[in-house]
Amino acid sequence: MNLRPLTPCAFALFGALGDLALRKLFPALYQLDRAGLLHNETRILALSREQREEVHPLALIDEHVRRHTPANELDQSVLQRFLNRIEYLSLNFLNTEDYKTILAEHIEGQDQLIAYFATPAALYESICTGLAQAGLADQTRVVLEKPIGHDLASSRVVNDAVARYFPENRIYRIDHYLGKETVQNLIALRFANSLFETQWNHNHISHVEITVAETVGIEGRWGYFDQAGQLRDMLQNHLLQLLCLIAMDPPSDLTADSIRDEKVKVLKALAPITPDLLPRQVVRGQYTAGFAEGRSVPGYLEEDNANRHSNTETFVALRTEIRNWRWAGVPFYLRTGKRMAQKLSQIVIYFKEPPFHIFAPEQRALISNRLIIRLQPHEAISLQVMTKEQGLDKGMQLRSDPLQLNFSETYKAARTPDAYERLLLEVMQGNQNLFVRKDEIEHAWMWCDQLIAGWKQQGDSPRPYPAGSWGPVASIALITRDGKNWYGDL
Ligand SMILES: NC(=O)C1=CN([C@@H]2O[C@H](COP(=O)(O)OP(=O)(O)OC[C@H]3O[C@@H](n4cnc5c(N)ncnc54)[C@H](OP(=O)(O)O)[C@@H]3O)[C@@H](O)[C@H]2O)C=CC1
Ligand SMILES: O=C1O[C@H](COP(=O)(O)O)[C@@H](O)[C@H](O)[C@H]1O
Repeated sequence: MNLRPLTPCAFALFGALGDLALRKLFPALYQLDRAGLLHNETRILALSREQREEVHPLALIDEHVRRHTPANELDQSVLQRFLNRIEYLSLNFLNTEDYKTILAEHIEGQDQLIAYFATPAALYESICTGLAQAGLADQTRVVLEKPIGHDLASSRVVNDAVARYFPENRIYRIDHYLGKETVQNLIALRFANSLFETQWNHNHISHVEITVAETVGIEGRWGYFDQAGQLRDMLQNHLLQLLCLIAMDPPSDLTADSIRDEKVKVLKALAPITPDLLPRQVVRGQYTAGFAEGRSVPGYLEEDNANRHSNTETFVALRTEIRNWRWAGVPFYLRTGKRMAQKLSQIVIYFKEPPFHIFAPEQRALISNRLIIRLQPHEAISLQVMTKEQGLDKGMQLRSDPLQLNFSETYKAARTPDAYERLLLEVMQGNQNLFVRKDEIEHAWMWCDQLIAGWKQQGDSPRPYPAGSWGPVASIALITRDGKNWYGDL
């Protein structure tokens, strides 16, 4: 593994007893410890509002690490070593004057502080102020969770507040999709294989499809989700990041800014979807009661604490284009939804048909190569190629066969690290490649804001779709109108 030597740090986790910290961050830190990637002197400061009487915070962290770690990866001695690193501190993040007394003394002697904000973004400014007042800002890298704001204006408020204390090269904005192994693989696939790169443009590619389908609903997060909706929760960040990695030009090197510069160019070139284009190019949906993973589930409006009249979308599908030399005229179809038929994150690149047909007319509909990149689950890359049916009776009868690379088969012995493990490691190493720069966030919001404004202007209501389906029928029409189908839905 290509890892820099470990350096010790103090890792301050703000919001340490929240859902994200307990379910994802502590288990990820445990895995880094198990892999020998935490320096002996690295300390973890678990910060939360109050001392809970019922369960000691360390017992809670212990319980969650055990619950979210596969049994064969639980090593009692590592777990004990990991827990020994953790110190729980009770702090109200809004009381900025308390940081000096409560936090500063626990960081003494450490050159490097990593401050992870696993809290609502409304608290980021207070936390930054508190760190600065305690004299800790100069030695700190800050990690910001999504969402950063709910539109361009509010994201600027958050980003500007953080920027008052920290330079951009010490701000790590999380998009956990960038930490997924298969998402990082997009860079290798595209730029380490000249085979693909020479074909990667409008001359050879007919269209691109990006699907991120979830089977989960809103998992008790009504308060957050109903204010956000699927466009803000998933498309503004994860899907647009995938689109950027697929569509960007080759960066001149692998440094964070070279990669981010190329991603920003894609975001800037996204064709605006103005209100007049909304009816043809965008479909919003909201799930009704149905089935998910073999059990019956309530509709969005019947979820706990639901407002029965909510217009928030749990599904969005859209067609867009990238206005540049490489992608002129190539449609990109994006869709994402909750409570869909299957958990599936997948990118499909459709190559054009050969320029001249020598095969029988009835065979021609078959002829087009597809590159299918399955991000999760069952990570795989498959290139559909045309072959001849075997047999004397077959003549020149064509069929489509996969050249398949199945990652779980290929790397049988290796475990796939969770995205947060990779991202935490990168922060500790001071590498910003897998984090989102301020201007990326802003261009993504700018593009999404006009969609949201258009919906508002037109009083658009989401279309119902039953839980366990592939979304509203209109999302199928969105792509069939162009003579295409969503891959694998039929
Ligand atoms: N949960 C998830 O799966 C995901 C979360 N995120 C983002 O991560 C962040 C955290 O989310 P999540 O863990 O779900 O949220 P939670 O509400 O579960 O956790 C937030 C934590 O912050 C604490 N907190 C809030 N206000 C204060 C304060 N003034 N002083 C001290 N502690 C405070 C809360 O304490 P208390 O319980 O006492 O209020 C709680 O422990 C959010 O920005 C979210 O958008 C992003 C992607 C996925
Ligand atoms: O950021 C988020 O992502 C999850 C989906 O993540 P995945 O790694 O399970 O694909 C989504 O459920 C959640 O609503 C959203 O906030």
